Amino acid sequence: MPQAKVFSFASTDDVSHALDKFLEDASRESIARSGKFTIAFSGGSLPATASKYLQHNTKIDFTRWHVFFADERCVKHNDADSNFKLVKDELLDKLASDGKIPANQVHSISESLVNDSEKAASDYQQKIAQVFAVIGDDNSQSTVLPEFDCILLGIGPDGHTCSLFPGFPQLDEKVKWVTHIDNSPKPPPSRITLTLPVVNNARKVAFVVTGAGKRTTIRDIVDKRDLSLPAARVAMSVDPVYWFVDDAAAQDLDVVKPSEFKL
Ligand SMILES: O=C1O[C@H](COP(=O)(O)O)[C@@H](O)[C@H](O)[C@H]1O
Repeated sequence: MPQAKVFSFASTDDVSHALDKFLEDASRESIARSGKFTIAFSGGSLPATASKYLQHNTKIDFTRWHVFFADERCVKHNDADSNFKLVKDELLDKLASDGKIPANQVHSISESLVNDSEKAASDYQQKIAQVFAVIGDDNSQSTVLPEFDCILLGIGPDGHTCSLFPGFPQLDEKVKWVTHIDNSPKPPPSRITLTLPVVNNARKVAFVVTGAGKRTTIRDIVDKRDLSLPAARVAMSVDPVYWFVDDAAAQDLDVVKPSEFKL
């Protein structure tokens, strides 16, 4: 299993720069290969960090992007807790009008189902299936485990990632691509989340974490590989798992310094 690759930068601003370059390369590569770029965003602090330079990047063909959410809170789209709202406010609405991501390529939770997280999760799985459907020679349609081009993840101080929390059964889900939780230890309680089989099947996964508050957690994930921490269970078979962190968060870790930043 490839090791984690930790890129550490002096400031959050430098993290945003590096992430912009990472996404530009990943997007170009995927569009050349398949005509589209499928990306899942997490919520929390990540969208603002990711968007800072990305929103101005004119080398990226955003019209080919399909945006999903690594996890989502079961709330309406305009709720302050909505990860969709966060990504919309931080990125989607800020893109130049001639380079916007078409609305039908932004795959958000169905608002009509936010009071039933289980239904919302299976509905979201269907939405993913429609984009990743494989069309056979005989025009038949089948779906295999989706392979996102890129999934951007955050972590909580408890080591959670997506809405996969330590000690919760969602962590062991092997069949569903999207599952639900109604007793999240972090509010709001009802959420839907990608499962580990989907996260670990992505072409690229990048964690984006800044601040000294998560330093010990990162060390326990990256160095100690403490598998009780959900983020430590993210592991790719070919690529390393990338970490874009600031120096405050990376203290004590074996990191790739900015001068050696190469993907
Ligand atoms: O609840 C959530 O928390 C995590 C971490 O958020 P952060 O604000 O500490 O960066 C986030 O990755 C996840 O998407 C979100 O729903």
